[in-house]
Amino acid sequence: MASAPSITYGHQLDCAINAVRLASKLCQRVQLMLKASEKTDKSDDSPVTIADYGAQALVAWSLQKEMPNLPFSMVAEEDSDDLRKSEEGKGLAAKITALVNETISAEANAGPNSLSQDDVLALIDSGNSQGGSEGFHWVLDPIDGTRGFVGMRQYAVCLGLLHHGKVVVGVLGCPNLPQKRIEDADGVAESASKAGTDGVGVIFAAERNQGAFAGPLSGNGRPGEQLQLGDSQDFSQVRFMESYESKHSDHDFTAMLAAKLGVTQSPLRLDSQAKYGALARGDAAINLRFPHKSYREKIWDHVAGALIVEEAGGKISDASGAPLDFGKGRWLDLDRGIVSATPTVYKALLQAIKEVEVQPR
Ligand SMILES: Nc1ncnc2c1ncn2[C@@H]1O[C@H](COP(=O)(O)O)[C@@H](OP(=O)(O)O)[C@H]1O
Ligand SMILES: [Mg+2]
Repeated sequence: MASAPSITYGHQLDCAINAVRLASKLCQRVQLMLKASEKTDKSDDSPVTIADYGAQALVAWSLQKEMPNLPFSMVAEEDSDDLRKSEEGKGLAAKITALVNETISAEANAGPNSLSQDDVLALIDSGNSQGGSEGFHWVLDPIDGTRGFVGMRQYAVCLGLLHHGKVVVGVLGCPNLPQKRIEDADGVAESASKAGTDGVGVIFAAERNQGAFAGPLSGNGRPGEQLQLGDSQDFSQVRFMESYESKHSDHDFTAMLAAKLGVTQSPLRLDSQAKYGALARGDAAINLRFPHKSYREKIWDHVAGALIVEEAGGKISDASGAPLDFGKGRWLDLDRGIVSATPTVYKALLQAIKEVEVQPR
């Protein structure tokens, strides 16, 4: 008896790559303006807000344009409520609309002013799906690492596709990440300052059972370098990654865990899911995320990166080893934190977590 053909998601992968590239262009435009501006007021979050909403609108526009006949469901971080309420919000909405139209006309061969303000607000709100374990749902974080965006560090446009609760496509656009493997924290900081130049800007893309790939963000089509993780067991050579922001992950706890494992190198601290891409291409062997107790993780912060790690041969789970269940809606239920690593290191990591957790924190 012939076996049923396995489903592939190649078309959705191509559409996701195009959408992420387009939204990344918008983010880069805003970051270049931010860099060039005289204003040094770091407390002014409006540039990142504009880029965040604009990127969400563009991803929704691009996906629906390329797949007009498929039902569209998207779980995304932003909604337009704040852009409709106040005069300030409406002013931002006008700026977002202008930016979206400029990006479309510069990058996607469409006429200027092709979208009205109402169109853009509706596109933003098309990300209001609750997701779930049935059918197809796109999952988007338009700018993951908003603090990194403002601080001219790392950020990522993160788009995944769920089918019956499983991630089947994952794409990360990382405009400030060096295309060469990261040697040290200084190197990665320097690359962020050279965004938009040769050698900076990476796209990661994966389709379930078809591998994970990386390539220049500025290119066209699918990225070409297949990622296959090595599996060193020599912990003196192993480096771990974690959030740049200590509010997002407990740096004291991860330091304790690293010491337990015999890791001697200092951690690489990066914003956003760029960490998952960096893990998949071998820049570090471990990515640790232990949020403080009351925090509930959102699926858009992990969906795309999780598939890229797995398709490169890595492991990802919560701190007890349970798989991440992305089919339960907009949030993740977790035991303590999220760990990802190369396979052998991952086993040792879960064991070390068991051992350190019995001691008082
Ligand atoms: N107190 C907290 N603990 C853990 N994660 C948090 C947090 N506050 C915000 N976050 C999440 O951490 C993400 C950034 O992760 P990282 O530290 O790896 O860069 C944020 O994504 P956004 O920047 O999209 O809001 C946000 O969803
Ligand atoms: Mg995020």
